[in-house]
Formats: sequence, structure tokens, C-alpha cells
Amino acid sequence: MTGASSATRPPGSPAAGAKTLHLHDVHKHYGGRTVVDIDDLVLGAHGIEGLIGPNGAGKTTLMKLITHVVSPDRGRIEYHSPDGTVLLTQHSPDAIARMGVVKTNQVIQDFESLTIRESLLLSLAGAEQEKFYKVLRDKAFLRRADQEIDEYLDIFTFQDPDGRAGSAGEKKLLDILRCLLLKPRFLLMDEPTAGLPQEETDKVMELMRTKTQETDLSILIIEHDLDLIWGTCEFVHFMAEGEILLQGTPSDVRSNATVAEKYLGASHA
Ligand SMILES: Nc1ncnc2c1ncn2[C@@H]1O[C@H](COP(=O)(O)OP(=O)(O)OP(=O)(O)O)[C@@H](O)[C@H]1O
Repeated sequence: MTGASSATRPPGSPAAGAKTLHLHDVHKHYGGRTVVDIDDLVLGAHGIEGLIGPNGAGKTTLMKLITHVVSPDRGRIEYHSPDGTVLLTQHSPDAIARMGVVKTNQVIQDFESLTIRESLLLSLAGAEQEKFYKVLRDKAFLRRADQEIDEYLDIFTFQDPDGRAGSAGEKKLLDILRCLLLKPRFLLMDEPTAGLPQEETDKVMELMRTKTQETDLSILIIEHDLDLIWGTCEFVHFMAEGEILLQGTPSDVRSNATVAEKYLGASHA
């Protein structure tokens, strides 16, 4: 485990072909208040990583800085992939999503009037990038898309896939599936399972495990459901008051006194 004062790069080198995000001296404040203050941080060296911390710690802002929905006051955020290194702060959120760095809740424009199937189709077409409008008239693409969408709809339960997403849980699930259909290489999941029934949560996490094992996808999950974090993540970052205070395996972080004091409380320790 590494503390705040030492280098925050996780132990061990990323596997060949791995994608990592490197944050250097990244700072964000709102009003007079520092919300994110990261010295050095590497994300994505392990298949599924967790980002935990108390309410207001800066976790969501950190993800928004990575996808450049929010601009940092200073600092560098680099995306390292087998294709090279990109300075994300020089690119738009759309361009970053096209590079494969995708955040749940932050997908291509969608419309309330779309059915679940139409919405999923739009994401798949979005993954085709510049051919976006053309592919929607391409019969071969539509056949392939139907098949791919059916594979997901066979796993997950929607009341009416040919209707609109009804409950908050269905909307959350739809958001996750749309992100997956964008073919991400680094997926940032912000409280992905809030509002989902336990059965669907388990299926989502099982799918995420399979994706990281069978493809080169890296995942970072923000969650307050700590059982999910301990059970799913290979590595956990603990954030409080804008800083990454600790990193380590789930059991390291879970048993740490600072984490217990600032976040877990007696019930989780
Ligand atoms: N656009 C904004 N303007 C002003 N303050 C903001 C803005 N966005 C976030 N904040 C503040 O920054 C702090 C960090 O917010 P953030 O949403 O990143 O925390 P979080 O760790 O994700 O919290 P939670 O677990 O509750 O979702 C909070 O105090 C929040 O009120």
C-alpha cells in the first residue's frame, strides 16, 4: 500500500497492452474550496479498480476532469495506450470518448422518446464514428447490431425492450449498456448500480469481470456499496478532501485505520 506522501503509482508494472491514466499535479477548486488536489496518480494498472471516499471527497469531479467535462485549474492528465500517449486536457469530451475513455452518464446525445432498442442502436452507430448516419441505413450493420443488442437483452431484464426505459434502475442499466456498446477501452463507472435490483447488479459486475478478463478493457468504479468494491475490485484508491490518501488491495484498504476513521465507521470495518 502507498501513502499520500510517497509515489502513488501502484506496485507492479501494467501488463503489455494495458491502458492507464496518469494524473500529475491536477488541481480543481470551486469558489475558494479545493475539490481535487492530486499530486501523482496512475489509474488502470489493474483490471477493475475502485475509487472510494466520503460524500464530497471529489470522486465524481475527478472523473469529470479525466473526461474533460470539467477543466482543471492546472495539471496534466495523460492517457497511455498501445497507440501512444495523449494529453486529455487538450481534447474535447467527445474526442476523449472516441479515444475509448468513456464515463457512464456521459454518452452521445439521446432522446427521451427513444425506445431501449433504438437507444442501444444509436450507441452502436456512434461507435462507428464518422459513418454515424450512413450505418443507420446499412442493412448489414443493422443485422449485426440487432444480434449484438440481443446478446445484452438476453442477459439483462427490461420490462419492455421495445418500449422506453421505465424505472430509474432500467435507465441506469441502459446507460451502462450504451457505454459498453461504444466499445470503451477505459470505462469510468460513477455509482453504476445505485437503484439497480441486486440481481441486475450481480449480472453487471459479472459482465465487467468477463470484459476485463477477455478484452483489454480497464474499469474504474466509484461506489458507496462497499461489498461490491471489496468483492469486485483488484485495487482500490481511497480519496478524501480532494486527495488520494491511500491505495492498495481491497483487504489492505478495508483494514486501514485512516479509511476506517474517515469513511467506513464501525459498521464496515
Ligand atoms: N459545479 C460545481 N460547483 C461548485 N461546487 C461543486 C461543483 N461540482 C462539485 N462541487 C463540490 O465539489 C465537492 C466534490 O464533489 P464531488 O461530486 O466530486 O464529490 P464525490 O466524492 O463524488 O461525492 P459523492 O460521493 O457524494 O457523489 C462537493 O463539495 C461538491 O459540492
